[in-house]
Amino acid sequence: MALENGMDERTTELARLREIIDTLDTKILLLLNERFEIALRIGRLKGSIVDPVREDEVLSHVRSVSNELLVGSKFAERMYASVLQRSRELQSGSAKLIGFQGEHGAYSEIAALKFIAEVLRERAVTLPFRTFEDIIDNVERGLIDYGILPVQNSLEGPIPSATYALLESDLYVVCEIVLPIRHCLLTLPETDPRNIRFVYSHPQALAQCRNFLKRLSLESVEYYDTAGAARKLASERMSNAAAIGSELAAKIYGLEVLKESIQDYPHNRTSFWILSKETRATGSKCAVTFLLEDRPGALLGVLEYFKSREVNLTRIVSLPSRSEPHVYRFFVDFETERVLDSFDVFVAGLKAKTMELRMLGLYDSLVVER
Ligand SMILES: O=C(O)C(=O)C[C@]1(C(=O)O)C=C[C@@H](O)C=C1
Repeated sequence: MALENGMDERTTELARLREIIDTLDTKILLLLNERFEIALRIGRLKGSIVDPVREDEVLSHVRSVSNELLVGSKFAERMYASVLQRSRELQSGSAKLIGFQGEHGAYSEIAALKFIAEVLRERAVTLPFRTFEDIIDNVERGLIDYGILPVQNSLEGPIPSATYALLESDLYVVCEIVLPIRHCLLTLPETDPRNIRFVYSHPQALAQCRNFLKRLSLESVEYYDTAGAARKLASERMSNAAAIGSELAAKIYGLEVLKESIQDYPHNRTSFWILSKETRATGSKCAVTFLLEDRPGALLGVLEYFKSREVNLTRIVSLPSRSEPHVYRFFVDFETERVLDSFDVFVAGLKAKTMELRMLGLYDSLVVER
């Protein structure tokens, strides 16, 4: 009996330690991934790829920080020789780089992956950035090829910070991705659902699942990012908590999807814009922005102009101009089908009815079903 108990204890301990190893391997690979992302960005900054002097520095650094008793300097050097080789391979490849805001597993990244698979159809890598402005700055400087920004959510409306960031840039909209937002309740694989008390996520995701959380008496904890909440849950092994995030975040951080599609409104969609330095010559939709004179009927005149040419508006949003008080800037998206043959004439006519008209871009829209 005592022997059997001893075996049980050993088996339990073995399983526990192996679980820790799995978690550590996930962390190591995520960190390696991050290192390769930085190497890709460095690749765009410098001319020739191989830098033997820097490689010597890297190798001597890893030798000096490796614990001689465990990792050992020889092992560290061998391992990093492979890492450097992979860095060089990636840098000399021709993959396009697409910046998104947030952490891996963010809905923006899912939209970017749809763009790659269904529109771009070539090798491309998604890179995380902290802010919309960082993305725009990197596209403008040619350090990445595209950026993706959320512009509108079907439940919450326009996302002004992204719109202003685009307005202050020299970039163009080249594609729209409309993505269904399916929030999932994510937990550690070992979590007993009965022990969950707290749910971490971005305030907007928590708000979109309010009724679900209330029904189960779960306490919301706000976090800056949905994917970041998933990563926190995984790295801190929080067994009394869950996160709201995407299925992709579950896959990346080794979490389990306890329940899918937990948002209160099933038709939650976000539209994302893909931005580029190059404008497209054609597209089924067009985005423009303009100011209007402060007089009665100014907006009506513009709407009548669209109506008279049977041009369908797909979005009209007004936001404070920011440069002057009480002045509003309009953001209008329209279908180009009716005016494609005389597009420049149509835009010139619109320009005459507005002030400071700016073309934000011609684009096609990809509506993702699942
Ligand atoms: O630091 C650089 O210049 C890089 O390109 C990065 C890196 C690396 O992965 O550390 C990759 C290839 C170079 O030969 C040297 C270093």
